[in-house]
Amino acid sequence: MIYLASRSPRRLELLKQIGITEVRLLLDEDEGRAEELEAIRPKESPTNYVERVARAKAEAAWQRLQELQRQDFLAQMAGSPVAEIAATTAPATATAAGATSNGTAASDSPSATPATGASPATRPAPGRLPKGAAATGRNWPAAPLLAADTTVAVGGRILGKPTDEEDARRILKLLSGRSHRVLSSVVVVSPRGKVRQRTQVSRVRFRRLTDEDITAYIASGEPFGKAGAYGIQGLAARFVKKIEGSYSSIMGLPLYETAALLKKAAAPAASKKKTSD
Ligand SMILES: Cc1cn([C@H]2C[C@H](O)[C@@H](COP(=O)(O)OP(=O)(O)OP(=O)(O)O)O2)c(=O)[nH]c1=O
Repeated sequence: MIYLASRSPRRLELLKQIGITEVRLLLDEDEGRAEELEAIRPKESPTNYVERVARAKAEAAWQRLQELQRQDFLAQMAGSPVAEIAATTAPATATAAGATSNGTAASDSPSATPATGASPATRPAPGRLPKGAAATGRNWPAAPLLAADTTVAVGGRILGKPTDEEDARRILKLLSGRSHRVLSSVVVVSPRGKVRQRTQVSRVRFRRLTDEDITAYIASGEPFGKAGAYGIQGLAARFVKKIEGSYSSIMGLPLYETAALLKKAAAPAASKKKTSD
């Protein structure tokens, strides 16, 4: 079982493709917050952008999960002395580490710190759970959490989701007859709070698009909600002359990297010693 911090139906579909069918969605009800964190910062490179956003999605979701698990645990322990101790324990903060990458390079850092042993600023202060007691209840079991972000770039220019038809037209004109990059960054937080991230970069070449192509494509509605205003898995396949990289990554989730990260996050305690998780 994994927690998925994503509204993207493509990501859910892609996870199923690699046999991950037990998926629990962990969504932020405040969509405005997502928009805020997806805003491009001045001088931010496409790689920095996609990695920052993926990490921010994962960290926000992990904090929500921690709180849900804590509440769940308290509800189950209601009335017991354990509940009193746990009630004074602040939720921990996921620690992002080793969160850099380029191309398909892995960015796992063996020095990453589990959230439960975090820095003084994030360490649960007044109380600790008794040894052996997991701060999770039946309803929110311990499981890896996954978040991702996909963006399209032409040179250093980041092309996000189109805001309206005019924006979609502008983006598609930019992509017409040239190559662009699609960057997908995936973040997996282990049940103990260790953050691992990988970023995959693909190159896509579009044929030259006529005004009619663009108008018809926009009318199909497909550009909306997608980075770069297109979906390779849909009608835009007609525009794609060549890809170098990973098809699943262009669609929104690099499956090779995702499978590797999930394997690490689920590694049993014995092998965890070697990887410091
Ligand atoms: C380039 C490309 C992007 N996309 C999609 C994948 C992503 O869903 C979307 C990029 O937006 P994201 O912000 O990465 O994801 P999202 O907003 O859809 O979902 P969430 O933030 O909740 O995880 O673009 C395609 O479906 N096909 C494509 O060919």
